[in-house]
Amino acid sequence: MESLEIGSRLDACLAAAVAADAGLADVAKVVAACAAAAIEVSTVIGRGALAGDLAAQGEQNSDGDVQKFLDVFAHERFTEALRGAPVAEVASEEAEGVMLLNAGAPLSVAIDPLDGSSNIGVNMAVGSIFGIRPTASSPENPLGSFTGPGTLQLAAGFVTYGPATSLVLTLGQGTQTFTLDRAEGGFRLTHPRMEVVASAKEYAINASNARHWDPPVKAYIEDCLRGAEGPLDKDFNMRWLGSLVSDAQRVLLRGGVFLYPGDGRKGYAQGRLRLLYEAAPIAFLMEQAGAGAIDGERRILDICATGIHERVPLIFGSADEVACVAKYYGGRNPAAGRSPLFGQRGLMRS
Ligand SMILES: O=P(O)(O)OC[C@H]1O[C@](O)(COP(=O)(O)O)[C@@H](O)[C@@H]1O
Ligand SMILES: [Mg+2]
Ligand SMILES: [Mg+2]
Repeated sequence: MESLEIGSRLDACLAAAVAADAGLADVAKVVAACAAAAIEVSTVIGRGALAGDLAAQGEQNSDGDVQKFLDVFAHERFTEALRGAPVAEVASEEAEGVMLLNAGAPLSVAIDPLDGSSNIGVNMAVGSIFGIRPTASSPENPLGSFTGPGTLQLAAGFVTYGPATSLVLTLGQGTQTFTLDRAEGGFRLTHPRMEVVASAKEYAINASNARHWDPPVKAYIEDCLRGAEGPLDKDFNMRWLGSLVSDAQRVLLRGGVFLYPGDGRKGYAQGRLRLLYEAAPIAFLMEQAGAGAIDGERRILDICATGIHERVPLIFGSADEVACVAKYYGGRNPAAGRSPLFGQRGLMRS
């Protein structure tokens, strides 16, 4: 796909990928189904309040979050589109158990149909995330399609419904971005080869949880806040959009690091983000763009889920910045040897 011209239609790009590797034929159909569902969701989001109360509250989902109208609408559009593709099973944030679609189909999909739910109804960016895996369940192992490591993913993508609607995609050969041409109702290639800069000066974290963070995260953010006067030797900017896909989109385009660590709040020992349909697809896209994704100590793509809604601490972004955070987790941070500064009572230190 990297060799395709900017402006090429998504279907032409998928056809070219299949021509180069016939093994991608089913994957391409699933990506096309996700793209079709995303266009339907984008149309509704684009109408805003004219489409009704998109934030209207309904039932609780598997994670205890109250579902909003748009969460349910997106879940229905995506699962309906996937029913028409070679998909056997779907693990969705908005369904308690694995959904069985087409028995015997070769592929299975983990989806977060609507990411960034707190942004619904306030005209801010939200998204959808998907990871495509080979079907591997059996009567003895009913979750088998989803319990392998993220390295088994054949493709992954996320859609951002922002000022523009874009689809960031990997089929395992680099990361590309397509932008929705609203006039013709289809995606076109706009970024054939995403490359995340190795080093940057921007971090994203929900700082309202600072008092609950573990020592490595406290130490890292404290050193970011010290800026050029601290051990990291540079001034940082901070951004937090409340929507993983939007933060990921920014990191892909201009670098930086995103952190949703585990913390001391009840139920947050593994953070907030889900391994199968948030962390693993984002990690695949990041790695394919030269960036990194870890849980602090382990590469996200090596982690196996034991349940479909399992959470995982997630740190991703520019390779050097992720490596730097890993040093804090390993006790090898730049300040560790400089006890007078590191030992000071700091902004984040109690
Ligand atoms: O409200 P918090 O704790 O800052 O969490 C924000 C994070 O939660 C999420 O909204 C979780 O995703 P969902 O909206 O799909 O549940 C992420 O998009 C975002 O990064
Ligand atoms: Mg989400
Ligand atoms: Mg969601």
